[in-house]
Amino acid sequence: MNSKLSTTTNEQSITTPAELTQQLPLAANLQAQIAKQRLAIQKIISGEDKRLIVVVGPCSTHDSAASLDYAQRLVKLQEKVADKLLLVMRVYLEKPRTCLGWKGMVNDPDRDASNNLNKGLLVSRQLMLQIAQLGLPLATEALNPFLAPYFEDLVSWYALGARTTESQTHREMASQLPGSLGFKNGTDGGFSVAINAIKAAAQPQQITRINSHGQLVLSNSPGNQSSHLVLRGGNAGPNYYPEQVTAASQALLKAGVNHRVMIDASHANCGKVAERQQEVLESVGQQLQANQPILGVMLESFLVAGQQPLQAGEGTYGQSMTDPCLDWQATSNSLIKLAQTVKLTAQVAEPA
Ligand SMILES: O=C[C@H](O)[C@H](O)COP(=O)(O)O
Ligand SMILES: C=C(OP(=O)(O)O)C(=O)O
Repeated sequence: MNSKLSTTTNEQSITTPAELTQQLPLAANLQAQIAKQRLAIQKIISGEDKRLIVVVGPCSTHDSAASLDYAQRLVKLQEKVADKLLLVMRVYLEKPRTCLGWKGMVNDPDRDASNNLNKGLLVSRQLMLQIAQLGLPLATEALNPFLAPYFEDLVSWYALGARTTESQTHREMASQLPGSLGFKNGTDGGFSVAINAIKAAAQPQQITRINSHGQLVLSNSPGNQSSHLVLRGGNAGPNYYPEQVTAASQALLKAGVNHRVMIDASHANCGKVAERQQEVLESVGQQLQANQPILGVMLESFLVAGQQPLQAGEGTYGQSMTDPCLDWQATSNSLIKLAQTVKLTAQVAEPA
């Protein structure tokens, strides 16, 4: 073993958020659209709007053409279910890894470990702009606080992931993100970390962050109060069953935060068997009929079912290179069915 500590070498300069947004600006009409979409999501989270939020799309984004193809289908589906569901497309540019692995399109757009971050930032922002132009609201996982400023004018809903919900750095970042926040339970299944995160992110605080010119600054965050828990299952198995939803909701209520939850049909709730997401949605539909406190669902879905190995080449068009996904037809069928279970006039029962 080399006993010497290594030193950092080979530094590269990265385009700043200001430079990238100057190159790929957000038009005024899209700014207005995104402001409206953020408000619509906030109203569902607060219960003012009785529709369901559906965060849906590929586990990770790797191919802009296939993502746009998917987005176009989502736009048509949104028209069919507009009175019951608000579809928000997963545009996940970064992947958190359990240990190590491909870290997503923004970090390694060519998927060959060349880690061309400047190219990743460019193609990622280009793709987000194109999807926004189709009229869809965007969801992403806020993972690397240094990268959030490159996309924060575009995102309407953020996930804080199972591997980072407990992190103070991420809670600080969340307190100044402009979209609504979904905090996942931890990978061990425990949701107290997410409850603490919801409370922490809601508070204005002094944080260190990178500004639009790439400088490290100390700033005051406003606090973000539009947030909720996402139940994604854990090491011991799923946590979407009615008694588990009730228990989580009671704990949230006791903590004085939003007691309604989003159910992630994927991850440990489907045991990474993508087709089982349909069973989770069936259960959500039944729970909605029984007035369970559910505000939304998350689904990992792409054009083609399953997953393929990560590769630098094109691979199978429209198939995930990370977690397995539900195919388009099954996604569309399940969401149309789910829409029929949403009760727009339901008084959501508060847990006893
Ligand atoms: O959603 C994707 C994965 O579940 C997450 O990035 C963890 O992946 P890994 O366990 O393969 O590293
Ligand atoms: C990584 C993800 O989820 P989780 O944090 O629940 O593992 C994801 O949704 O891509």
